[in-house]
Amino acid sequence: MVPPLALDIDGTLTTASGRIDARVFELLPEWDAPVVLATGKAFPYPVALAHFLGRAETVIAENGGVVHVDDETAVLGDSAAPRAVVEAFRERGGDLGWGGRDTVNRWRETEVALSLDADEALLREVAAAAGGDVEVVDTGYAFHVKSTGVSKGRGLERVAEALGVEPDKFVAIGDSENDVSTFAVAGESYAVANADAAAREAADVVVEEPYMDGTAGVLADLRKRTA
Ligand SMILES: O=C(O)COP(=O)(O)O
Ligand SMILES: [Mg+2]
Repeated sequence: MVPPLALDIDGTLTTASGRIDARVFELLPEWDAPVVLATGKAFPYPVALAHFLGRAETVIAENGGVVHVDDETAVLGDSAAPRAVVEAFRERGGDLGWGGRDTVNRWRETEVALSLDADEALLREVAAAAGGDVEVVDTGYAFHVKSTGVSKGRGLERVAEALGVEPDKFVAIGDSENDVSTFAVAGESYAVANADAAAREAADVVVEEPYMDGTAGVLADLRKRTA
């Protein structure tokens, strides 16, 4: 039997230019164990991906702020504190950096995401002033202002319990600091070659290939191992 998977999306299932790699649609529909999509993106994104993969909508969105498994959605964490930080950031002249088309936050329930073009120093200053309940996470795709109480890893514990699977049975693959908590919960963890320093440090293995090349290689090895 292949192991259950906890997969990051951006940087892990994508190409260098940010598209979903076509191999995702070959490899994941047939994976004969649970596949959890664990992302910093808002809830509709992984739901749509799971839907179009023909898989159960087992997803961790907003870095653990929203967890959906077995037809139940849990909205976790405190959205008020992240929103207050972003409000203060705006009052000091900060801009989220998405221009007029803020679909990034349109459906976001527990945190706020800012473009990498946003003023990071100001954002971190305002977040630090708000105290310890809020943190800024840099995924390499966006800055996320989130509650410290939620993480992809806690989300994975919740999903594992709902599925009746031990968390350490999962194999996790990811590329950035928002995957570190997943790596700590999963029994085996891989960072793709494009991963940031935090993910590389936390992973059991850093693979040589980047993006979906790296992920496809891990999946092939897992299949071979269990063949
Ligand atoms: O939304 C982001 O910033 C990154 O998303 P990811 O967690 O799927 O890599
Ligand atoms: Mg990622």
